Amino acid sequence: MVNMHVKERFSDRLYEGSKDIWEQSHRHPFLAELKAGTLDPERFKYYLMQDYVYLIDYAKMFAFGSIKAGDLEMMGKFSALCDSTLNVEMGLHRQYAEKFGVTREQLESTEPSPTTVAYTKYLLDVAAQGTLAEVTAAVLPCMWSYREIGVLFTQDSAAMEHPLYGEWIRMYGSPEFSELTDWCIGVMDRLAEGLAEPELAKLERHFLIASKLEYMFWDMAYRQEEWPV
Ligand SMILES: Cc1ncc(C[n+]2csc(CCO)c2C)c(N)n1
Repeated sequence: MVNMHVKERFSDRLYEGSKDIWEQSHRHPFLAELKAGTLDPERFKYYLMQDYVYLIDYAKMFAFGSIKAGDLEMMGKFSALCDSTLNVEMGLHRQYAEKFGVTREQLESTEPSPTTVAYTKYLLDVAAQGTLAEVTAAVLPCMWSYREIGVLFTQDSAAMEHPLYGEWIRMYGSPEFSELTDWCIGVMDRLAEGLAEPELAKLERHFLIASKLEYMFWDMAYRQEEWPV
């Protein structure tokens, strides 16, 4: 018999290492209630406002990816991701904010909560100091975990048609968004090829920390976290 050795992709290793944390996010009351359509709109509004300021820094993260890209295709894709964050994703947040009576100025001047600061500053530190592989490992949980949520939630037609949360669910469950995520996973695998174990472990650490911060972001929104002093 031919020895069929199936090579494990680095992204499989990343996924395995963070699966538990992602599952805990899916079970978190914020997401469970969002899916059931029972989430208090005030909690969602808080999430949108924090997410808006989060996404400003997140878009910068893609801009750093573009700067660090080794070829024009990669450079173009990271700029496309930056554009889609600023215009598609943040565009939906602006629409939602209007429904909640929140102006664009209010959105942009939202004071980041402790958890938002922790997440965005962690990302930007990786962006400033890390390699392109590190930038990719740090941004990947954000895209990939939202794709999982989108795909999971769009299987529930009531959730997808919900008057308040349906649009949010349809965006993250869309094929376009899924393609972007697949592209990012592919980039991670390509960039990890040939790297020595200590480098791979460093990438895995970024992925794990970003996954934990994703969990913390849901929890922060549910609690409507404030600065203690
Ligand atoms: C805390 C937080 N984490 C992840 C996302 C999702 N997200 C951010 S950028 C991007 C890719 C292209 O826009 C995606 C899917 C979010 N909105 N907020």
